[in-house]
Amino acid sequence: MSTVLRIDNLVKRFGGVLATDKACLDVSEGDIHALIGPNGAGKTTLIHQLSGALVPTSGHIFFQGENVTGSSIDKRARQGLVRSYQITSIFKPFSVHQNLTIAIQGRTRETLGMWRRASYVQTRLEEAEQLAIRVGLGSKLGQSAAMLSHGEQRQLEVGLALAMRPKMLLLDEPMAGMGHEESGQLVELLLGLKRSVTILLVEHDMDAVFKVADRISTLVFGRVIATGTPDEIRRHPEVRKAYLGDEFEEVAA
Ligand SMILES: Nc1ncnc2c1ncn2[C@@H]1O[C@H](COP(=O)(O)OP(=O)(O)OP(=O)(O)O)[C@@H](O)[C@H]1O
Repeated sequence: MSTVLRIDNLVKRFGGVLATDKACLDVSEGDIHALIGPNGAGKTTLIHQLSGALVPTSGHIFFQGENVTGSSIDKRARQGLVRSYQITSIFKPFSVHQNLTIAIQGRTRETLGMWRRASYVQTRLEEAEQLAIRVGLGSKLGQSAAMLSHGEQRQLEVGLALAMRPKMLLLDEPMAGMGHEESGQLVELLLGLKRSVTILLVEHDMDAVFKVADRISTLVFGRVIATGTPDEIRRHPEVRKAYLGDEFEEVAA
């Protein structure tokens, strides 16, 4: 499988704090690649650098072979590297359908005003409906986003990101604050996206990670200490020592 994203010796310093320490990582096309590690390991800092929100101190990021290290968030998103933002990107008073339609407009940079042909508007509305179905919100089309549960709002955020038709999605702790049932729904959603979009997933919910991930990388003190299949990571002595703990193998197997 071809490499969609390559992180090459990435370094990010915040004053005296080395948040990313010569991190190297390859993400293969179509994979759900999880990034795990203890609190403060530098996972979010890495995602920020990949989305373009933070400029690395040194090193390179290649997306589909192109050096995007200095590219803006907008440019990366147009190239297909999209981060799903949490809650803030949702227009709470608007319905699920309206939110998704607006996100599609954001991609096309066109308005749905009166001068548009009805068939064009209809196409956008139908695309929004299909997106809602894809993220498990087909029955909530007319519901205002404010009335959705926490888990459903997260599903909508994934839908908003998918409206950009990304090649690769960056998800930062999508299961945070979710109960068992809600995270189960998001797991199903992610499994449904598998192969159609490459996903880099930062997540602390190890049940979810080990259910969805094709590959897992472990970050400790800003460094990628191991990358492998879920089985390889589950048994990796350094990963168990730094993060998973010895009891994990029995729980997750
Ligand atoms: N803007 C900043 N200024 C200074 N230090 C920062 C900044 N952002 C992050 N850090 C530091 O960088 C390190 C990595 O933080 P980061 O939030 O990326 O870790 P994380 O793995 O995402 O943690 P968590 O799992 O708790 O979310 C930490 O020591 C943190 O305090």
